[in-house]
Amino acid sequence: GPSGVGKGTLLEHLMKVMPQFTFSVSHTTRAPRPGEEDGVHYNFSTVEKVKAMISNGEFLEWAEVHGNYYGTSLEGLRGKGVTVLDIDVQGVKNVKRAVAEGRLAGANYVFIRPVNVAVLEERLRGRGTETEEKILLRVANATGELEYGEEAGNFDVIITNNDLNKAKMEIVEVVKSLYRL
Ligand SMILES: Nc1ncnc2c1ncn2[C@@H]1O[C@H](COP(=O)(O)OP(=O)(O)OP(=O)(O)O)[C@@H](O)[C@H]1O
Repeated sequence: GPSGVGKGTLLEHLMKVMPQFTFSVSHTTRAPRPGEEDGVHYNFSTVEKVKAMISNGEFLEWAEVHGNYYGTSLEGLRGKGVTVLDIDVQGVKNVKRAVAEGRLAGANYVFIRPVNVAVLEERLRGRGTETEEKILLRVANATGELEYGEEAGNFDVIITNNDLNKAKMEIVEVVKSLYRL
């Protein structure tokens, strides 16, 4: 889902409830936000290093989003069983390509949507981690992402993150049903 919709919040909850799954720690070139730990929330890296990893084919998927690079390294997934990726629409398209090309066995796709774009903007402001310019860029990108996410057939499941507790319960139920747990 788009930036600010609550992916990080919902996935933190999911990982607590489903300890048998592994959270895939992405590489990123963006600066850590307060409270974010290297190797836990992200592998914080430099543009130079990430570009080198891209040329070496080390990523399952990577994307340049809002001026920063994000990527899932193949090495980070190896031998981990079911891994959970916190990725945006570009990332999803790239994972789908990897599955189509046989570089990944398969994946389930869950889209998190807000009630509307105004709510996203409110949450990004409330989070207090983004400059005004970055908030506006994220909100501008959200419209296209919502169109793709809500189009029939693009995702296995769509969850609306309005009431947070309801959305938390929903994501757990969805995952349980997708993996027959
Ligand atoms: N249902 C909700 N109701 C109100 N606030 C929420 C809800 N879900 C998340 N938030 C808040 O909205 C903000 C954005 O959530 P979060 O950081 O999880 O989004 P994200 O999708 O991971 O964003 P990004 O892709 O930029 O990392 C946070 O401050 C979070 O506490």
